[in-house]
Amino acid sequence: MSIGELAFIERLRALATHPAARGLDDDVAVVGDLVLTHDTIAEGVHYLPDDPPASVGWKLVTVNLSDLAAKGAEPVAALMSVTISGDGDWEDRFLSGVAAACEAYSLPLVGGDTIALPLHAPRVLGLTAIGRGGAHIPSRGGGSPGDGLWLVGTLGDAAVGLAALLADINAEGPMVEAYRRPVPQLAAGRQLAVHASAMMDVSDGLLLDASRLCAASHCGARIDLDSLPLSRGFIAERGSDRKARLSAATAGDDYALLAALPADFDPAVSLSLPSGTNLVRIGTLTEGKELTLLDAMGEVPTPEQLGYEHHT
Ligand SMILES: Nc1ncnc2c1ncn2[C@@H]1O[C@H](COP(=O)(O)OP(=O)(O)O)[C@@H](O)[C@H]1O
Ligand SMILES: Cc1ncc(C[n+]2csc(CCOP(=O)(O)OP(=O)(O)O)c2C)c(N)n1
Ligand SMILES: [Mg+2]
Repeated sequence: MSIGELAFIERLRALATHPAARGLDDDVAVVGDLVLTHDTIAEGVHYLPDDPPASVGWKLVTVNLSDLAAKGAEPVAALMSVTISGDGDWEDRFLSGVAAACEAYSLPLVGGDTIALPLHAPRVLGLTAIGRGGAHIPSRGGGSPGDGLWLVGTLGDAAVGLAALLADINAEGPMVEAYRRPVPQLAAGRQLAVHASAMMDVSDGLLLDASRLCAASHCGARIDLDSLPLSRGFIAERGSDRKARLSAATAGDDYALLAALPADFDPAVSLSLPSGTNLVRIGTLTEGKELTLLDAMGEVPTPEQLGYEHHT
């Protein structure tokens, strides 16, 4: 988030005083048992103009489903907002990606809005995802010192994929797929939400998002860099030394889940997550408000930039 965005959201807080808004401190709004979220993606900002249009449609749906996953909510319905700027073939292929993601995650598209922009204007695409929460819809703010910090997914893959595409527009492979086609962790989120004292998705970079969970929970955290889940593809590209781990921890576009769980609860033992789910403990919530990083060599200076920041 940029300074401008932060200042604007500060002003919005004066408007969004209804309890459903959760103080604008959460990933979602909660109206009764309905969980509501809206995220926008823009050409050149969240995806590349040359990305396959179907992958842009997939990304629009799944970045929003990732917010539902972080609250343990079941997808119920979606409303979509689309700008069209004179390329019907692009739009057809975009819609096929939207349809594929809606089908994959049982999210019926039930409405939205379309506006025409001048020819070739950069597209801005929005989606409201509505979900149904379970008995406990975790916020970012319920964590306490001693809770274990757990992560579902891997870190840094999408950033490696984006870097590959910026170097070579024809790059392909699993890292490029991670950038273009995020996978929302809905099944893991549903199971973790029952037990989580706090949960959120990691879209801006682990350290930045963890610092938000900590601030909302009035805690600090200790994170063990050596425990961070790195994929084989990430390690092949960047290695797994301290520098590589710090880059994975601050990259963004991961759409992983970050959960605070009671100290004595081990989800790897107590839950039956879908096979292939990558779940690891990465640290602990602490008293105070410091974010402390460690690895086998000792304490690691916290980087100045904790995650992805927009520049306006
Ligand atoms: N234009 C807006 N109108 C109302 N609420 C907004 C608007 N933009 C952002 N928010 C709210 O501000 C908070 C922070 O938004 P954002 O930075 O986009 O968070 P996230 O990373 O969860 O998408 C969220 O609660 C979001 O719902
Ligand atoms: C072309 C391109 N450049 C840079 C990025 C990296 N990036 C853009 S936005 C973002 C973070 C998430 O976006 P934001 O608008 O902050 O979403 P929100 O926090 O509202 O979910 C990241 C890592 C990207 N995905 N694509
Ligand atoms: Mg947002």
